[in-house]
Order: sequence, then C-alpha cells, then structure tokens
Amino acid sequence: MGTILSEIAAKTKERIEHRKREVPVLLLKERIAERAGEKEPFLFEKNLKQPGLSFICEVKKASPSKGVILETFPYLDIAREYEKAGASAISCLTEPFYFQGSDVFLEEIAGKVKLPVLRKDFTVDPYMIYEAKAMRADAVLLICAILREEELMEYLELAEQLGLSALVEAHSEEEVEMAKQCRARVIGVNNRDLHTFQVDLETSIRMRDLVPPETVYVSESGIRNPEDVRLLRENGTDAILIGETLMRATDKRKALDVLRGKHR
Ligand SMILES: O=P(O)(O)OC[C@@H](O)[C@@H](O)c1c[nH]c2ccccc12
Repeated sequence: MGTILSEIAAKTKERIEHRKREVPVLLLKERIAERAGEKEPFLFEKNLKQPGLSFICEVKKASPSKGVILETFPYLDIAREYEKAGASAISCLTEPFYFQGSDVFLEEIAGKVKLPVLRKDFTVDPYMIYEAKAMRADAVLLICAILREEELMEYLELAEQLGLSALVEAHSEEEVEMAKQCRARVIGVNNRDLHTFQVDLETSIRMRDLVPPETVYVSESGIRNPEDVRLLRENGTDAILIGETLMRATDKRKALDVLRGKHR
C-alpha cells in the first residue's frame, strides 16, 4: 500500500525506534509512577458520554492534505479558548513531519487545561502508549488501517491498564468490525479517505448503526458548517472531532456556537 498513511506509519516507526534508545521505556514507567493518581482515569470517554453532542476540538498547525493551516500557532491559547467555549475534549497532533506537531504542545496543554487531551499520533508501537501517559495525555489514537487485530487488542489492553482511553479509528465496515471484535469502547469513523484525502460525511453517517449504543461513536474530519453538525447529531452521533474549521476561525467560541446552531 504505497499511500500516505503507510508512509506516515513507517516514518513514525523509525522516529520511535530512535526515541526508544534516547528515553528507555523504563524511564517512562518511572515518570508514570511518580505521577500516579494525578489524573482521573478514562476522563476522555467519560466526557464524550455526557448527554448531547460532544465536541472534540483539535489543535493542529498543518496537515498532509492542506499543508500549513496557521503560520503563527499559539497552541496553548487555542486550547484555552476551546475550553472556554465548552469543548468536551482536546485533540492534539504530536507528529512532527506531516502535521508539524510536537509532544511539547500536548504536555503544556495537558498541564494547563482541565479538559482531557487526545494524543493524535499514529500509534505503531506500545512504547508510544507509555509516552502518551508520561506526557499526561488522557487518550491515544489507534488506527485500524495500520494495525493488525492482535496489535490493536494488545494496545487497547495496555491503554486500559494505564487508565488511558483509546479512540479506535475506522474507515470501512471491516475496520468497524475489527474495532468491535477488540472491544473498543470509543470508535471513530474518519470521513476522510486517507488514501485519496476525499472527505464524505456519508461515511460516518452510513456506519452509525454498526456500533452499539454503549460504545461512544465519533465522527471525524471534514465537518464544516451547522448543517453538517445537524446531520450528524440527528443520526445519533455521540461526538464530533473538528480540526481545520476551528483552526481557521479567529473567534473559537463564536465558531463553536455557530456550528451548534446557536447563531442565526
Ligand atoms: O481538520 P479536520 O478535517 O476537521 O479533521 C480533524 C481530524 O479528524 C483529522 O485531523 C484526523 C483524522 N484522523 C487522523 C489521524 C491522524 C491525524 C489526523 C487525523
């Protein structure tokens, strides 16, 4: 599969192998032990389960499909604005090469904002789950398309042990099935095809009923206007993940109100 997804996954593997030598997993485990009890476990899932449609607001400087979205990137201010605007969780990109993300962004946000933070990186090694916990993330992203079923199962168990929620991302019926097989508690359907970058909201609308009501159902990507939000809400979506639309809005609170249908 010579696609951008496998390219990012391969590059991430390389980066992590290097990291592992610099910061051994033992050190991460020590750091995690020192901070034991500091965070409420599974807060990400808990927040998304609150009644009504929950918003996961993303902090991202760039993306492979759009290039640089924001030249100046006051990530902490953005996260604080999301919090004030009533977001349920924050998604933070830490992948450096394709998304210009950084672990520093996440650590700082998680230290200063009360909302749970999802580390939106391409998890390809258990090491990354320890890393996420050590940097005070509340949740990790597990993408079905780049994991084998045994890996997904193993990673989910590790996240569970560490008190981290996992957003299990699918893009096809088969992948939703895989997520369910592994007993994922939060399943996200990505409206963006990561091979072609085409966005189609129908993807997450169509797959809604494959996921049982006790599992949190998230619709991800390409959500642009109140009409999109209304369609997803009426289809019984529990949470929506929005990046670019909010990143481009100067007034985040107003943008969220507009999306919720509270303005005009
Ligand atoms: O900016 P958008 O179109 O609102 O999309 C946000 C989010 O869903 C997207 O960034 C995303 C979905 N799946 C991912 C996997 C890795 C990195 C990023 C993503």
